[in-house]
Amino acid sequence: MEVGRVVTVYGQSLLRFAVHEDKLGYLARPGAYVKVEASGGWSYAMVVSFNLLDELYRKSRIVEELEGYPEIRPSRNELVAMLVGYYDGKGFVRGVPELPRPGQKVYLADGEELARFVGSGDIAIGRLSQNPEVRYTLSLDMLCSRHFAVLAMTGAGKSNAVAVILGEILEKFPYSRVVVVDTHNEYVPLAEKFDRVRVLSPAGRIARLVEARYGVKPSPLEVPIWTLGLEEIAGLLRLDPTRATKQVMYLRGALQEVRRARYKYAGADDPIYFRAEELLGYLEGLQKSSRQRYDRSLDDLVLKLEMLLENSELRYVTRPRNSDRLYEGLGGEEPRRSVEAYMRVYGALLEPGVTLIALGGLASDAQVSTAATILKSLWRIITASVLAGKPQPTLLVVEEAHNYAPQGRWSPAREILEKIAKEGRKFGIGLGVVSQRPRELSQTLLAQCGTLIALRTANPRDQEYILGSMEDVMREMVEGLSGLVTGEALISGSAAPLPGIVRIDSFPERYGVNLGGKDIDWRAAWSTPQPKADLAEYVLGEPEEEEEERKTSTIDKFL
Ligand SMILES: Nc1ncnc2c1ncn2[C@@H]1O[C@H](COP(=O)(O)OP(=O)(O)OP(=O)(O)O)[C@@H](O)[C@H]1O
Repeated sequence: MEVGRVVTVYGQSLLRFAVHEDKLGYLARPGAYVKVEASGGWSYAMVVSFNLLDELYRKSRIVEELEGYPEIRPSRNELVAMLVGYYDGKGFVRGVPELPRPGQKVYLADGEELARFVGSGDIAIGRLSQNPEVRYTLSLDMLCSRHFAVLAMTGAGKSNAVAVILGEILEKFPYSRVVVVDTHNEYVPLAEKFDRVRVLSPAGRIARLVEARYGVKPSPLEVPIWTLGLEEIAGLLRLDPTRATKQVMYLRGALQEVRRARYKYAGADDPIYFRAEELLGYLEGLQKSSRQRYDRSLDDLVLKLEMLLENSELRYVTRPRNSDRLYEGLGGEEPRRSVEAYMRVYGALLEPGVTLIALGGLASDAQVSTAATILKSLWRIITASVLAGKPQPTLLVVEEAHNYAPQGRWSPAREILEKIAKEGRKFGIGLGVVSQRPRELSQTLLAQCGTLIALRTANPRDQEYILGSMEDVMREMVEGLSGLVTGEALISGSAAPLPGIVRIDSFPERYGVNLGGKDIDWRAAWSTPQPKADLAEYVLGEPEEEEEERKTSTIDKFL
């Protein structure tokens, strides 16, 4: 169907075209596709913005410009479309071999041809907003190997979009391997629907919260202190190792010592076994030695470490019973013994399926250090397996990624996330980052994400950051992000067959399971009496003996 005429071609791939008044309805929102004849085929463009001129213009001299197109009424409706690709009769290719010329006729692309272009990928994520009969799909290879970012303001549908991607992966790829850092336990309900979803949480209060809310019993997560590097332990102690403070130096020395007690060539970061008390013991010894007496930095460090050891919530780090038993059971010489235990503890996370590291309810320092340790360990294991000729392609998804890889601020997880983003492709490590604050997220990380799934984003600074750090995204597209409805996304980049405005499927409708993290229904909650809950067991940790009894399933299940 003919809808208008090209008026201007500008920028690298934008065309402005005037639209017949009666055809405007077909193109009324961004995301519609139009086409222009090109030699031997068609060039396709996606509508990205509008300029509908009113009566005042009708009366002005601009009308004269229109005289060349008698079929168009003087109330001029101009649309801007971005050229996205070319169809030569055989296949669709990105890019435009030949620019359209002003005066050329513009046609509406129909659903059938669009379905051919956007429907043959692996991951069916939703439908074109403008052509709801057309399924929109993404390429799994490109999604994982070039990484992706899901960005939007809160409540716009990020978790839903990620859950739909995970659901598709689980349904279609029986040996898929995905590890999700689930900051708010939002994805736990996936375990109700799919057998191959495992939920891991620190035992005790955090695991009980997951179980109480979702009825899913998590397996105990352990991140033994000896597998943490200097930065992760510093993160737990709230020290910033980028500043060479005395405390960081003491900590580094202590880590080296306790590791070298078992393996004399160990560095401060090597995964060589020690117990948390040994670290404290070494520092207390230093405190007592005559030279370091009355050193406030050291006293303060010892106090921080004592508090860390007393924190019952962090027993999964400081007293990891199952992994300690594993280590003890192994026997043999160091460093092999430690490395073997290390590979088993973290290798267990690489079982096929989706592994959710549910960290909701933990303090954010603990979340970040835990995620950093897990990501570094997975990096070590996966890169080693590639070098040994046995790749284990794995997708890592990080929710609230700005907490882990913030822009302009140190975090123990930032360096590893940037490393994965930059080098993961070679080793078969894909990264998906999810954030509601693009402007607070490491720009290095964002710049490495080849595919953008951007839902409603109203903040102009967030839009600027998205624009500045993503290839393949134009200002006109990003400015339109504030007008998207919940669940609607601009999808662009390497995994996208064409840039598109897509209505993402609703996960609850598709799978019959609600996700976590839903808004509280204030009206309902304040309109009826609420049942009283016994919250005592979710407020405090518990004495160690009780925890011992409570333990049913163990990490052994994963080893
Ligand atoms: N594609 C969709 N279709 C229908 N409803 C949706 C869609 N996506 C999200 N919603 C609804 O919008 C609400 C918010 O979605 P979601 O939790 O995914 O947003 P979010 O961006 O992850 O929010 P937050 O930043 O708070 O985690 C939910 O109630 C969800 O059911």
